[in-house]
Amino acid sequence: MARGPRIIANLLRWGIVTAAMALIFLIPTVHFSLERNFIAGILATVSEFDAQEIMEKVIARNPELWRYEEARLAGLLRQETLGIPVRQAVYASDGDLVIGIGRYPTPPSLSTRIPLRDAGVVVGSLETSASLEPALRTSFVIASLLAVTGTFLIVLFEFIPLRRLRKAESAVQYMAEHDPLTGLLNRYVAESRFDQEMKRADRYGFQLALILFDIDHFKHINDTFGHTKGDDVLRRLTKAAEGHIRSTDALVRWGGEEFLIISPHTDPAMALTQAEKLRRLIEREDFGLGERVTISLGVCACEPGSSLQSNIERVDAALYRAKCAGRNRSEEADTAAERQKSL
Ligand SMILES: Nc1nc2c(ncn2[C@@H]2O[C@H](COP(=O)(O)OP(=O)(O)OP(=O)(O)O)[C@@H](O)[C@H]2O)c(=O)[nH]1
Repeated sequence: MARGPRIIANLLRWGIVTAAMALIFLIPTVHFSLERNFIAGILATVSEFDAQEIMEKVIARNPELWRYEEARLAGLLRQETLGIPVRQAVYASDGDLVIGIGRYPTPPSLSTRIPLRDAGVVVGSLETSASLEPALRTSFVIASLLAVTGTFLIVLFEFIPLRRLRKAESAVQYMAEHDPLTGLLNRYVAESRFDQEMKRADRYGFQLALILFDIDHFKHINDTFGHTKGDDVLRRLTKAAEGHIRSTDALVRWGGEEFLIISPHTDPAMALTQAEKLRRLIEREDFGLGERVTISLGVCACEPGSSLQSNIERVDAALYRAKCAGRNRSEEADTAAERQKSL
């Protein structure tokens, strides 16, 4: 993802996380302070202190919260309420008047004491406590929603680009290892593939062979039918060769119209047979040109511990001989002994 949108996404995400945290602490506080202000507001409208009048106003506004009526109807005296947890109460200065009782809200709770004044003189106090539970529940619901939104954003801005990056990485790796026209392995991968097969062949004592083949007069095909048709020939030839090789063989586009087969468990006689079969197959294949397409091939058995480079030189020399001998044929590379003799 580009730098700009990533910064915006990060700011957004952290903003949401911070808001969620802040709400957990803020909502209960705001909730309590609203309730306190509501009570204080009612008291401020009373010119002369009258506990009953005040509480009736309070009850009218908030019957759920205030239980004064219950206490009054029950005719409870202060002494009788002493053992009962007091939720809110207004005491006259003589301390005799109980005007409200109720169950204390289950903790955690916040409480406050508001002084009651008569002509500026404090004559009693109103004590109120607010349960944090509803406020906490609200803040947890909001915080959870924000957390879910934050997680969604993380998935959106982090996970999806990461997946795209992985896809892009594997696409780049594929491009680095394959030829774009035919989809075959390219010559850079051939080196490591050859080394692996050579090590295996040395360790388990089997033979490894190379077959290098090249389309005959391919320039003529391009010149006569056009480059696009030439590309089509390369693709069709690839398909035919892929159907011919064994699953353990590796088919590589070695150069323009040159292909290499790395063939494990193959001795020189088998390699020559394999090459001849492929040659005949291509010779019979219809490439839609109205004329035959043929290939020339060189084969070689790789000597133990030898490098790809040295074997390519040998098999290339064999292919060159096949071309010189008239094309559409297979030639075997010289063995080390034969090369020694010719020197
Ligand atoms: N269409 C097409 N042509 C390519 C590609 N790569 C190489 N060539 C062509 O392959 C031709 C190879 O020509 P030469 O090296 O003269 O070989 P040739 O004509 O096949 O002759 P011999 O190999 O001697 O039989 C050239 O014309 C290249 O332009 C490709 O990817 N697509």
